[in-house]
Amino acid sequence: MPIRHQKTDLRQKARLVRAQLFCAHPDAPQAVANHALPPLLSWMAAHDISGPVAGYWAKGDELDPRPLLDALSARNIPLCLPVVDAVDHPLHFRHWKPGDALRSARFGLMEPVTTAALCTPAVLLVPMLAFDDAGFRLGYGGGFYDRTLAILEKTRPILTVGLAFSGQRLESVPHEAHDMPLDLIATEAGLVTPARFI
Ligand SMILES: Nc1nc2c(c(=O)[nH]1)N(C=O)[C@@H](CNc1ccc(C(=O)N[C@@H](CCC(=O)O)C(=O)O)cc1)CN2
Ligand SMILES: Nc1ncnc2c1ncn2[C@@H]1O[C@H](COP(=O)(O)OP(=O)(O)OP(=O)(O)O)[C@@H](O)[C@H]1O
Repeated sequence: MPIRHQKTDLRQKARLVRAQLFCAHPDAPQAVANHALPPLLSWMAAHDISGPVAGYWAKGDELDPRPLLDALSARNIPLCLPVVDAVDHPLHFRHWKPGDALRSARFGLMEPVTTAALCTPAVLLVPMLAFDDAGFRLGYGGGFYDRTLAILEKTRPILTVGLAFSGQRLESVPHEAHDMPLDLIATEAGLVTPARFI
């Protein structure tokens, strides 16, 4: 079966699995924040980077990154959220911090208001349907994160941190040439560290 079709099949299954995990693990967002914060801060210190960190505004049963965003904001690390300009385009990012206004956008997403300044993130927190130990990830299929990373990586070091329930792990996620593996995945049960993360 072509990889594109394998992914479509897996997406349907992964949606059901994630919906169950969301109900079963109400404490996961805080646990994920606790696991993700130390390696994220060390990577930033090692690269002499002070931000910004791009979060996301969780939709439905995605792992809610707010406890992690709150912890980063409390350390004065600038934050931003993604903005979808158009299908088949890379994402843009606008500055945002906890408490700032959001606007409803396409796909049922919440985005920063259009007057918020554009920004270029150094760290990307990435939502997902599923992941594997090599860092490959299954998203909704828009290709937004891969397209965005391919551009951001050209000019500066960038850290990608996937946030997920541990039960979203698959033995192997089918991947294509454009799929960019995550550097690190934080789950409520601990970190998954693909071999290349130092
Ligand atoms: N919370 C969140 N924000 C995000 C993403 C994400 O996965 N989650 N993205 C990750 O790339 C980007 C936006 N891409 C997205 C693409 C599709 C859907 C989505 O829910 N699609 C629905 C159809 C919704 C509709 O048509 O109204 C679906 O596939 O069922 C969401 C985000 C940037 N922001
Ligand atoms: N770097 C890129 N440049 C151009 N097109 C790309 C790039 N990366 C992905 N795409 C396009 O996006 C499509 C969907 O990619 P994929 O199935 O990997 O999405 P996904 O990672 O699940 O989605 P998302 O990142 O939005 O959560 C691909 O078939 C491809 O056409």
